[in-house]
Amino acid sequence: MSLSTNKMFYVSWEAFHRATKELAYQLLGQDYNAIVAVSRGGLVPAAILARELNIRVVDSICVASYEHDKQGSLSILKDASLADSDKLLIVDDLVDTGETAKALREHFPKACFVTVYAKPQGKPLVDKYVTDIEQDTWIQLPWDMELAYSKPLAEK
Ligand SMILES: O=P(O)(O)OC[C@H]1O[C@H](OP(=O)(O)OP(=O)(O)O)[C@H](O)[C@@H]1O
Ligand SMILES: Nc1nc2[nH]cnc2c(=O)[nH]1
Ligand SMILES: [Mg+2]
Repeated sequence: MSLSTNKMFYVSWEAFHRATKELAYQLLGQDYNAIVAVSRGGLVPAAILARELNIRVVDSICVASYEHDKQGSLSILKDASLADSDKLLIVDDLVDTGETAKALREHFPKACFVTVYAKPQGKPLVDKYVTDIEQDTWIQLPWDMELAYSKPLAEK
């Protein structure tokens, strides 16, 4: 999905925090002891999950995707130092086409892969997520937005 769509789903900081806490509730009591955040989008939910689940070992994997490549290839710029394990949570903000999730699942086959938002194409690749978003909708995340003046309806 590219930003060329005009269907938008705007997410405030509060809404993102609330949805990520809902994800934490779903994971509570499941004995995960470490988190790998998928940078950059996964860094914010990873911090919230680490706090809520009292997980103190937090690592990152830094990736970049190349959209001009029709295979949707993913390059690992920096790997995590934590080994794959069934007690490891891999955290990203969202899954869209599923290309990022597919590559990460191959990289961490035993770990649990979670996101806050999921679109239909990527959904089968995620172990847990909170909110369904339509495939043709662009999710505008709070760190990509700023407050702005809005004209009164009568003046529009
Ligand atoms: O399911 P996919 O189609 O692979 O898309 C999902 C990925 O896209 C976004 O990251 P992006 O590559 O935009 O980079 P960023 O996290 O550094 O902002 C998002 O954070 C996911 O990691
Ligand atoms: N912010 C944002 N990044 C994405 N990367 C892939 N899909 C999306 C999306 O819907 N929103
Ligand atoms: Mg990302």
